[in-house]
Amino acid sequence: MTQLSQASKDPGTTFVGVSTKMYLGYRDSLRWLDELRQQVDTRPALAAGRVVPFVIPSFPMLPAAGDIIAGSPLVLGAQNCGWADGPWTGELSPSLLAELGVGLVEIGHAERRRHFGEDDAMIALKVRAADGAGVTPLLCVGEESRGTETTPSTGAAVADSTAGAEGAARFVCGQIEAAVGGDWGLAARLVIAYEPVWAIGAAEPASAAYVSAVVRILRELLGAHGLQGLPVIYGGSAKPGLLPSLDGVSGLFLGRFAHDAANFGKVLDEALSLAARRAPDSEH
Ligand SMILES: O=C(CO)COP(=O)(O)O
Repeated sequence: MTQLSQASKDPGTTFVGVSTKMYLGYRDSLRWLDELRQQVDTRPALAAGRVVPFVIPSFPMLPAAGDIIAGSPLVLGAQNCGWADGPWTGELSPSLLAELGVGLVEIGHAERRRHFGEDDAMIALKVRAADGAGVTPLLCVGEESRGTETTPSTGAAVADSTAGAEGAARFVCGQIEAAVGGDWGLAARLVIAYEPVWAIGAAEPASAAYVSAVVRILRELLGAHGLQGLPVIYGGSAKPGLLPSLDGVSGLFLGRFAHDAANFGKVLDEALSLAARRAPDSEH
């Protein structure tokens, strides 16, 4: 079992991760990975395992990244995978990723759904293949556009920062159900990245009230399957300052704003102080 799947069994775990998508070249990735490792090494409290940091570089970086982060709490991730070994030119099998020490793999990121035609059927095959290879699926879900509820009398947009949260939560729950083909036992082994599509690549993340409301309703829906404690992290223009304002969310999935490794360190500090507040007795 990977470090990540052990940690993700504990509903109190906070995840702080970052994907570089395709922003960084090889040399810049190496430099940045060194900086990220320093951010982790200077925070020995991470050894307690209540905050799990992970890093998801481009595929060609994986072997070098594995060397750079070896012996640190950082978990290595991959941005995508295929669903089988064999005649699949250009794909990467989860079993190969597992050999490289990959502990989790993004599946169904909004950019893959939008630009590469990934549909629910493909995503379901990938989820099952990754799980079968012992690599935790980091299932990416999120609504395309923010729902605008209107008042019945005037038709005016409701000035409520949580408007549309229920529709988003129901949509996301449907994406999760499709990704596991209705197998909620499989769903129990996932980490969910809730990334509203409209908040990815933006100047600011979705509001804390909105994210907290979506995740709260999602947990209620998942509770019907005994999965209210499933790790659900938020992504979409996430940055320092956001995590402490969220309620019931299991961590952050950072993008551009962690290209400055110091920002990753700041979010780790926020996660560590939240964890310390939750479990003050065991913080030694
Ligand atoms: O998609 C994301 C992480 O996978 C979020 O990226 P940004 O933080 O750059 O919007």
